[in-house]
Amino acid sequence: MEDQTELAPAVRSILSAARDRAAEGRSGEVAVEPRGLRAAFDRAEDDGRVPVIAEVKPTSPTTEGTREDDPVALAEGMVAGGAAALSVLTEPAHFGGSAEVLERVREAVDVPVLRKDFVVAESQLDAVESDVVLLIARFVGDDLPDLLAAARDRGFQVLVEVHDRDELERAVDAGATIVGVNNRDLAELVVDLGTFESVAPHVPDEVTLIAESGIGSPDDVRRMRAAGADALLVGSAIMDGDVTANTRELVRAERATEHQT
Ligand SMILES: O=C(O)c1ccccc1NCC(=O)[C@H](O)[C@H](O)COP(=O)(O)O
Repeated sequence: MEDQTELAPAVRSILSAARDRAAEGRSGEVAVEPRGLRAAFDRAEDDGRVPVIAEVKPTSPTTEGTREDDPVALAEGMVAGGAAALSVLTEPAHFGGSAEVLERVREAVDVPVLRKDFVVAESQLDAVESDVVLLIARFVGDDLPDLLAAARDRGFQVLVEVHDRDELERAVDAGATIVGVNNRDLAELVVDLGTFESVAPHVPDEVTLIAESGIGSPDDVRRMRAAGADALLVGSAIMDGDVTANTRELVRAERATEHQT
């Protein structure tokens, strides 16, 4: 793992909390029968929706306040708005998430659910079943191949998150087939959509490519799609207000008539 002093204080705190949770240990490995993420994206494309993973994100280090609504109702609203898949934060201390919430959301919807957390040790994989788990290349370092294998052994699909070309190379070398390029720099918590644009051309064609963070408008959606995104992961912009309307606006971004309004 990289030198922690390069990370924003909030991110250092997130990682320290993740290591504490990893040390708590779990009883028994989960065995997941996952809902296919690629198939969900294909279904969205087939009926003219931009594939969007809508994120249930009650709060975060870069958000003011906490959204207290029932996360299951929020998740159902996002699916009603056309989300191809959902992402649910399970990190409790900085994002207001929990494994229990993810379980309830996954029971309530029929789309794939990504578990959004900061996994740094194999034991964390057994906290809860989900269709997809996130591994952040920057945080897992040389453990990426082993964690990828451990997650797949349990049945998970794995989204490997990268922020630059070096991390992309490590992800591809480790055998990642779903890669997310995070526009949020976890050192300074600054968002720049140019990050995706600079990394995307180097992603092999066979990899499912997801643009993450900072996508706030239909223009942003079109920009990320033009740069090669198969799908988009959107949290804050959907959580801010009516989640169904917000999701709908983004998934319809490529419909000709929507451009004119
Ligand atoms: O969102 C944050 O404030 C944050 C801070 C520190 C580490 C990670 C953080 N976010 C994790 C994410 O990956 C985002 O929740 C996700 O990509 C959605 O981003 P956005 O649409 O910008 O809310």
